[in-house]
Amino acid sequence: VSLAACGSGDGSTGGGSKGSGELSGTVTWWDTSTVGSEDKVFKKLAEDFTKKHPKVTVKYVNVPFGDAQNKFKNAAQSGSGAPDVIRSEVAWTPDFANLGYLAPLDGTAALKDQDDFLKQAAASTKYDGKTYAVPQVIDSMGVFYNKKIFKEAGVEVPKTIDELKSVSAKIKQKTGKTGLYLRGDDAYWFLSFLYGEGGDMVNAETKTVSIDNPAGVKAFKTVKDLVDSGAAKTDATDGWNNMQTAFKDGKVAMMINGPWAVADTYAGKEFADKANLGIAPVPAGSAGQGAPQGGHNLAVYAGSKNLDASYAFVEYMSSPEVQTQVAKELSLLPTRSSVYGKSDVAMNEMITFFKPVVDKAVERPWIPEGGSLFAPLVTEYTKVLTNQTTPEQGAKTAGESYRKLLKDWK
Ligand SMILES: C[C@H]1O[C@H](O[C@H]2[C@H](O)[C@@H](O)[C@@H](O[C@H]3[C@H](O)[C@@H](O)[C@@H](O[C@H]4[C@H](O)[C@@H](O)[C@@H](O)O[C@@H]4CO)O[C@@H]3CO)O[C@@H]2CO)[C@H](O)[C@H](O)[C@@H]1N[C@H]1C[C@@H](CO)[C@H](O)[C@@H](O)[C@@H]1O
Repeated sequence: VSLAACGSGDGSTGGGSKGSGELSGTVTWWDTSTVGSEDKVFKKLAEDFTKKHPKVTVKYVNVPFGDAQNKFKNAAQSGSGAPDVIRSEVAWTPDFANLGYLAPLDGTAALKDQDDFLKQAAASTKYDGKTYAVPQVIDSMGVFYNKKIFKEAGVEVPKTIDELKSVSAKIKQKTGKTGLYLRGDDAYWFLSFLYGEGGDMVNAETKTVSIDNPAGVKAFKTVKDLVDSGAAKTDATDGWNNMQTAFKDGKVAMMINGPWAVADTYAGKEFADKANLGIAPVPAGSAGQGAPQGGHNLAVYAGSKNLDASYAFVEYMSSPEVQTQVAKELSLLPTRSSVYGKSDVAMNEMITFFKPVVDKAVERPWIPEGGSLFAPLVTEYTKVLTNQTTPEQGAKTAGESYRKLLKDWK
């Protein structure tokens, strides 16, 4: 019986293993992690896969987060240039799965100890009764603050929007610095204020658009007031760099951000002493408190010529050992419950802070259109923050865009 006849039966041809158990060929992985702080750790881990499977070559390719989703869709659609494995953001996964671009993983070597995955992390990997990815990291948002500035101003961490304003006023008065950097070019930074007013973008249960209801209008008013009152500063463009620079240089006392910002933030002069970085829940609004759930999965391209090695790669990259290493080196949150018990992880202050935050993070609807809700929202969010439209009009326009996108939703 020739080896080919023992093929893994998944129709993989060329380059892949021939079911002889010994994996071989190339696995190209598109990683979207941040260059300069996260990428080197993921690249090293990916290449270490070859230690376990000497005949497999991992081709690590870093693709910027903002480009990867459409780049993958274009490559998958044209049938050329798509990677074997993609780091698929939680909202991209149902989109890719719906388009048929991902290999279902049920019954393959990609899925090991599925019960060990946090339920809320696994949720975004499920679509139409099948599993299309493996959860890699889960995240949410909190208030990062500069303890030195807080001490100098004699203030405590704000728990509510009102306290955020009074604390920022005191920081300004005592130190001349602005309290909060509020990212203005990414609507993800609007969500905790939306949840704080008891609002949300949509209600997927009742198929209702809710961004333009009174809670949505109130949330737009809240963020506008933070900027108009001087409690927060913002930019209409280049928000990530402006936010990180302002906070790392000690120009602002607080920013709202997530675990993916920790490694880069520690590189800032203000946080050479890591103990100077404080972390706290996002402030509560008038009707509640909450931060969004985000994160990334690892998915296998349906057209991969090397499915067996890709399944094994995905399982390895989401294994307890690799997740422990990533948590230790980058303070990113594991998606496996068992990893939180490891001493390296349990001692990490950022992880012990974010785990309960992630446990109660507001889950978003894992529908194909979920990710597409951000582009129309950010247009209005930025315009409200820069006085180019009113909270009422911004909410209304966002709602209209959503109803065009979500046919037959109320
Ligand atoms: C607009 C986008 O809206 C949504 O994205 C939401 C997202 O759904 C939210 O969850 C949230 O993501 C968190 C994320 O969970 C959190 O982990 C972190 O990620 C870190 C990594 O941790 C870090 O390692 C590194 O990678 O860097 C990552 C990023 O920092 O922070 C993210 C928030 O930044 O917020 C996103 C919105 O930003 C859509 O999904 C699209 O992405 C859409 N962009 C498309 C737009 C197309 C043209 O219109 C263009 O042609 C297309 O190519 C673009 O894709």
